[in-house]
Amino acid sequence: MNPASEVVVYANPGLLAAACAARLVTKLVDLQAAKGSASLVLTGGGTGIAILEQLRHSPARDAIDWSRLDLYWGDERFVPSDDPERNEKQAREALLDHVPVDPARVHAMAPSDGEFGDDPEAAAAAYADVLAANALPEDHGPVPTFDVLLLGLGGEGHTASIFPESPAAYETERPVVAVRNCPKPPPTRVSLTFPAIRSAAEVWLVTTGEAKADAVALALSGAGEVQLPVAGARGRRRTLWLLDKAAAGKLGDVPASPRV
Ligand SMILES: O=C1O[C@H](COP(=O)(O)O)[C@@H](O)[C@H](O)[C@H]1O
Repeated sequence: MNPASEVVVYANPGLLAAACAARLVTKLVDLQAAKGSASLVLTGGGTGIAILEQLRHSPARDAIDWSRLDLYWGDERFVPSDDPERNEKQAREALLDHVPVDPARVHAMAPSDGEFGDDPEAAAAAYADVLAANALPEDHGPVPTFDVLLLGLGGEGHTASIFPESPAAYETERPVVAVRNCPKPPPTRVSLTFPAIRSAAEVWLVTTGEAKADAVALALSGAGEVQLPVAGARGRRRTLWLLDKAAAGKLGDVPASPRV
């Protein structure tokens, strides 16, 4: 059985981003001290990128050994590599271009003008191969046990690029799928699925704003994952929700939640 979700509410989006960046530093440094390296799955979206910007400006970021960090993405907008909508491009500009990552350990999903051309199914299959190549025997499957997997969410309940009632929301086998006809632009994407997300040791769901409050409250009160995909996002050891006050606005009193 998965442990219960933990919820932490911050006073505003800036504080949430700064606190999440600080958590990441502590977590990644501890992991590297304990086992040599760490893995982190990045999310797109406003909150996810704000966290990376905070990390870039934090002096503590130098405590992370960036060369011993594997980076993956939870989803990608299937657009050309220089398209500003691309999650990888945004993450590079916010952080990755400013820290000494090992390029061989930055595992981006292919763009629509990359080696697989305009074929998101091929890009998804190739990313599944990347995951399988990085899985260890102790992972017992074709996906690495990601140490931390960051996810955002949409007001309608999507997470990564798993949209409500879409084929990706029903996927139980493949770790990565192409996603077409997304209700939120751009319409074509590549996404991890529930099996891949749930292979993470820790899933951290990060979001801000009143527009997310209904989805947050429904997810935490047991909504179905096909109708509300974010409800299906959980880690093997920990599922941590990091919210600002507005996103937590419909939760009522969350017991034992530190409020900053
Ligand atoms: O399109 C996407 O949106 C979600 C949420 O983004 P936000 O800006 O509303 O916070 C994000 O989690 C996902 O990675 C991204 O591709």
